[in-house]
Amino acid sequence: MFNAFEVRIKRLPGNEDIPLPQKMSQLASGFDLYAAVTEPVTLEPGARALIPTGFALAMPDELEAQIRPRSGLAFKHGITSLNSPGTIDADYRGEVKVLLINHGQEPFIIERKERIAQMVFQLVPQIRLTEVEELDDTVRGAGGFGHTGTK
Ligand SMILES: O=c1ccn([C@H]2C[C@H](O)[C@@H](COP(=O)(O)OP(=O)(O)OP(=O)(O)O)O2)c(=O)[nH]1
Ligand SMILES: [Mg+2]
Repeated sequence: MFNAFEVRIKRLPGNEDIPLPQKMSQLASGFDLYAAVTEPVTLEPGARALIPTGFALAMPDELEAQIRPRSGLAFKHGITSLNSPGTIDADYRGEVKVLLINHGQEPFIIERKERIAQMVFQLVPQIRLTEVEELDDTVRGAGGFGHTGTK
C-alpha cells in the first residue's frame, strides 16, 4: 500500500480478545468495529446505548475518523448509529465508542466481539474562518431547503 497514513491503535486493558478494527474486503472504506461489552447488552426498541470498542487511537493531525452504521444491521434489525457519522477527533485519546440506537420493533442483543459499526478515516482540510461584511453573489443566492423543486 503506497502512502498509507499510519494510525496508532492501543488496546485498552481487558480487551486482548477483541479483534482490532478490520477491513472485511480489500478495498472496504471502513474498518469494522467489534463490541467490547463485558456482558451482552439488550437494546429495547427505541433505546440507545454507548458501546465500548476496547481501543484508543492516535492518528495524524490531518485526519478524523467517522463512525458509521453497518447497513446490514440497519436493514435487518433497525440498528444504527444515532449520531451518524460519529466524529473521532485527531486529538482524542479516549476509548472509541459507538452510540447505537434500536429503530426496529424487536429487542436486539449486542454480544461481545460482534461487529457493530464501521470506522472510516477522512482528511480534514485546515480552515481559517475570516469574518467579512458582505459575501459574493451567486445564482442560487439564499435559496435553499428545496427551492429548486416542489418537493
Ligand atoms: O461516536 C462517537 C463520537 C465521539 N466520540 C468521542 C471522540 C470524539 O473526539 C469525542 C467528542 O465527540 P464530539 O465532538 O462529537 O462530541 P461533543 O458532544 O462535542 O463532546 P466534546 O465537548 O468532548 O467535544 O468523543 C466517540 O468515541 N464516538
Ligand atoms: Mg465536540
